[in-house]
This record gives sequence, structure tokens and C-alpha cells, in this order.
Amino acid sequence: MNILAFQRVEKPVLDQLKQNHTVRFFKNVDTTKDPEFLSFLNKTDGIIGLDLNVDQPLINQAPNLKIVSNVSVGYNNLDIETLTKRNIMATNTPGILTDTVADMVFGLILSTARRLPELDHYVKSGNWIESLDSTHYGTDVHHKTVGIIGMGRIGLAIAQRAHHGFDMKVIYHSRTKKPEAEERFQARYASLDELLRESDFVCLITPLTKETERLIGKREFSLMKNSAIFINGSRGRTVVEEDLIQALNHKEIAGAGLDVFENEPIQLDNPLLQMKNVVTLPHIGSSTLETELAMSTLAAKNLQTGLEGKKPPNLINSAVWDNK
Ligand SMILES: NC(=O)C1=CN([C@@H]2O[C@H](COP(=O)(O)OP(=O)(O)OC[C@H]3O[C@@H](n4cnc5c(N)ncnc54)[C@H](O)[C@@H]3O)[C@@H](O)[C@H]2O)C=CC1
Ligand SMILES: O=C(O)C(=O)CO
Repeated sequence: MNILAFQRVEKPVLDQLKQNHTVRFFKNVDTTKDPEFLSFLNKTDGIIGLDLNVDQPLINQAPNLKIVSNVSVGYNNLDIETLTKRNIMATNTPGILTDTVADMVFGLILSTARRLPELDHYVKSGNWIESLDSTHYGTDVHHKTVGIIGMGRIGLAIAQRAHHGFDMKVIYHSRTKKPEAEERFQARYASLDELLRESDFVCLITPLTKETERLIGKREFSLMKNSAIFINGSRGRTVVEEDLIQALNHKEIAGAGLDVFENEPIQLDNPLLQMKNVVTLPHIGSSTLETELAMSTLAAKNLQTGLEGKKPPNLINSAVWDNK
């Protein structure tokens, strides 16, 4: 079979796939124009990769496509409706990255609150304790209130770290109440506005959907405490980035830790990159050696299973299977 691999599939997994299939790996190409990409797409049976925009025009140019296997849990890059209409399976990699992403969210919480990147720069620039004063001090994390928007797999893992590791008070907002969070972490359900008003750390970790797109904007930032730190590990478009910049400029909030941005890669003239109280990461929530390999391996298993005509373990659009 012809397999189109895109952007991020770990090498051992690619090598394994090459034993049974014709595999072409694409990276940094314009997927609407690149002639080699489009020519291979035309005979592709399966796609595996990260963040390929699988929209209607792309699907229309892939007449043999049977399965799209995302190397990610988020699947906002897939037009599920069109894929389902065409009976093309879509899969993702839930669960195996949960703890890694929650660790990264905590990394952002600690980095912003304790100003770790700034102080690292301070030391590497030849400074030490004698010139250090309260203008360099951060703020405590332990015993503070963390508000988690999106209490799913990753949200629960953030709550676990907050409750057990840092004695934090946990409040959350999600589509439904999560008894597990309330029992295990004494988390309290709150409306979005209550959560924004009460949290010292506001952590956004929902999927990007029609409902969550631009969920956090001017009004929401204005409800947050002036001392609040905003953390986004979800997708950049869940936030109105211009409003975040304004909220930081006007000191409506104290700082932000961001793994995701409206446009990725972030443009170098983005004001967020000039702000000392903002810690930025290049969308690496799940990117550890262990977890990236596990994600690629699971994505390849989904792909292979689907191509063999069996139900993949992480099928998103189960209607395709039910219609068989
Ligand atoms: N920065 C990174 O590298 C990574 C980012 N992510 C992002 O994190 C997201 C969540 O992943 P999981 O926890 O595994 O997913 P999940 O499906 O287990 O949890 C998502 C939670 O968000 C809630 N939710 C959905 N719509 C909502 C709304 N309108 N308001 C409030 N809550 C809402 C759901 O009820 C659910 O509890 C992914 O979809 C992805 O976008 C995931 C992995 C890595
Ligand atoms: O899994 C995801 O959704 C990511 O963002 C990449 O790991």
C-alpha cells in the first residue's frame, strides 16, 4: 500500500512501515501546491502524521484513501464529517501522552510563577545573588488555586499533580461534572466565569472545536485576577491572541505560559516574544523521547489495523465502521 507520512513520525516506526509498504515522508511542503506531494496523495491508501490539514480539497485529491492516522490526540486538523461521508477512517493517539503533557503544563506553571527562564538568563549573563532583589522574585505555586478548563484525561493528570504534589486547591470547568476529579482531588466544579475569577493559575486544556474556538478573549481576561497566570496547552485558536496581548499589556493578568499559538510557527514579530512575563514553547507538550515514540508506534498500529480491514483501536469516526 502507499503510505503518506507527514511531519512527525519517529524513524524506527517509519522504517518498520517501509518493510510492508511504499512510504513517502513529507515535511515543510505546501500541501496545496507541492507537485510531488499531490502526485503521491493521488495514489495514497493511508496517511500517518502530525498536523496535516486534511480538509475537503485534500480529501478530494485522495481517491484511494482509506485511513488517516493522526500522531496526536487532538484532531482539529481533520474534517471528520467529510472523511466519514467518504467512509475514510480517522484515528488518534489518546492516553499515552497524558502524563507527559500534564508535566509540561506544570513546567509552564513553575516557569512563569518562579520566572525560571528569566533567572536562567540572569545567571548566564554573569549575575548572582548580590544584585538580586525583590524585582526578580516570583510567586508561590503551592497552596494556590488552579482552575482547569477541560477536565478530560490531561486535565485530570494536571489536577493530580496540583492536588498531590503542590497542595493546591483545584477548581474545574468542563462540559460535564467529573465525579472522579471531585473524589480523587477534591476538585470543585465551577462555571467558566467563577473559575476565571477565583483561579491563580488558569489552565486551558480542551480540544479545539467550534465551541472552544476563541473561548478565552477580552471579557474572560477581564474577569481574571490581576495576579493570575494564564496557561494554554490546548490549541492556539481557543484563545483570542490579540486580547491576550492586550490583557498582558494592560496588566489585567500577571503572566502567561504558552505551548500553542494562533499561528504556528509563531511569527518573530509577535509581541508575546518580547514579554518577560510570558514563557513560550514550540508546541512540545508531548515531545519527550519516550512519548513521541509511543505515539508514532500507536499511530502505526492504528494505520496497519485499518489497512488490514480491521477496526483500529483508536477509531474516531466509528460511524464508518458501523456502516460496513
Ligand atoms: N500542547 C500539546 O502538545 C498537546 C495538546 N493537547 C490538547 O489537549 C486536548 C485535550 O486532550 P485530552 O485531555 O486527551 O482530551 P479529552 O477528550 O480527554 O479531554 C478534553 C476535555 O475537554 C472538555 N471540553 C470539551 N469542550 C469543552 C468546552 N466547550 N468547555 C469546557 N470543556 C470542554 C471535555 O469535556 C473533556 O473533559 C487535545 O484535544 C489537544 O488539543 C493534547 C496533547 C498535547
Ligand atoms: O497530541 C496532540 O494533540 C498534540 O498537540 C501533539 O502532541
